[in-house]
Amino acid sequence: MQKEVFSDLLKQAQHKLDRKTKPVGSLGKLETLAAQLAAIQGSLEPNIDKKRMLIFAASHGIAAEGVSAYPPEVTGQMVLNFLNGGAAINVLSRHGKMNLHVIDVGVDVDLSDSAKEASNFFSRRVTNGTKSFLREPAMTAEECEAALKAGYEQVQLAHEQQVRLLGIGEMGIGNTTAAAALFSALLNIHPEEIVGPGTGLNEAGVRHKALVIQKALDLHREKSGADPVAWLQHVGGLEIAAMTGVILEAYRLQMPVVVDGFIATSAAMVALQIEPAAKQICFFGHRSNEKAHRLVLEKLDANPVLDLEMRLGEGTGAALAMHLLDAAAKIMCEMATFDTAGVSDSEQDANKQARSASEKND
Ligand SMILES: O=C(O)c1ccc[n+]([C@@H]2O[C@H](COP(=O)([O-])O)[C@@H](O)[C@H]2O)c1
Ligand SMILES: Cc1cc2nc[nH]c2cc1C
Repeated sequence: MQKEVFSDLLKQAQHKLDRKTKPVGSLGKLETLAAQLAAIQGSLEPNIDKKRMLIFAASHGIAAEGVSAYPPEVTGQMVLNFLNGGAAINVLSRHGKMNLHVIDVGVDVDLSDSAKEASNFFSRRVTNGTKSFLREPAMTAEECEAALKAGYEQVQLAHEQQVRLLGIGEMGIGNTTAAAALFSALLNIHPEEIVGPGTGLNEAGVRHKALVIQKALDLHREKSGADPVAWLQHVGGLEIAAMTGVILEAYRLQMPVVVDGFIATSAAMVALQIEPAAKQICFFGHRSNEKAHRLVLEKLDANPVLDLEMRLGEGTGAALAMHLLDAAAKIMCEMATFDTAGVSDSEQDANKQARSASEKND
């Protein structure tokens, strides 16, 4: 949406909020969230009744370089856990009354036929995981494009099905290394400042991870330059590309998206470097405990909804933030105004008194 149109909608929404029975601004961030939802939907009665969480899963060649505390097989095992309903995101999605789509964009394992038959599973495997970007590009340009398309497709489907709010999360052992490489390359920050323990590396492991990223950036710098899509292809991940696709397509279709933690934020950063105005439709669900998430959120000028010291991924932070978005939408739609409730608006009264006093003096 044009910048001026969006900021005009924000103003109209804030005006409506200012007429509600509360001191101006007293609902704090909840008001900011409500106004953003209203502006995205172009309605002063935002509706996010139907919500969906999208979990993109993929394997990472870089996981073979000793950059994660867990073995690569966990990626496929967790996909099965998602399909059996036992993971944290299953619990939080049920609790938040949203449905959950699990999209395999590149998991390096043969999933059973019964798993693939689950109605919320989407087999969109581009390739069996990325290559190790310490040695070669993570993806070909075609693979990267196909993964972006898997993201577009989910947004189109959600749009057709009248889903009003999307969350994006991921599963992929090794993907904090891919995300950190992207942040380092595209925000121009030294890998040592960006790397963290991920699933739980010790100090030596974190130092090794930074070194791996430094070497990889040196290898891919010449080909990638300052091009976000080229970096995505060279050091990113299939699920990161798919989440980038979600944000770009959701911007085109004006659908709000709640971004999860460190890895989902790297996808948001790539999308925003491609299309800065896509920030209009992004909510940053939480600040993850992965060390540099604070720094990158600041660099993106993104104000996260929550900080619960979580660092799980899978969309868990986004799912929890959706409760507050629900609350924000309800404030916008259901709360009485000073006029309808017959409550005196002290600021207005004070202004009126000031005006009549100055008129008397004239
Ligand atoms: O979302 C986060 O902030 C986050 C922070 C650390 C780890 N994770 C999850 O852990 C996995 C990646 O960690 P790692 O150590 O294997 O790179 C991946 O499946 C993510 O969902 C997620
Ligand atoms: C068990 C486990 C669950 C996860 N969920 C998201 N990333 C994960 C990483 C591990 C290791």
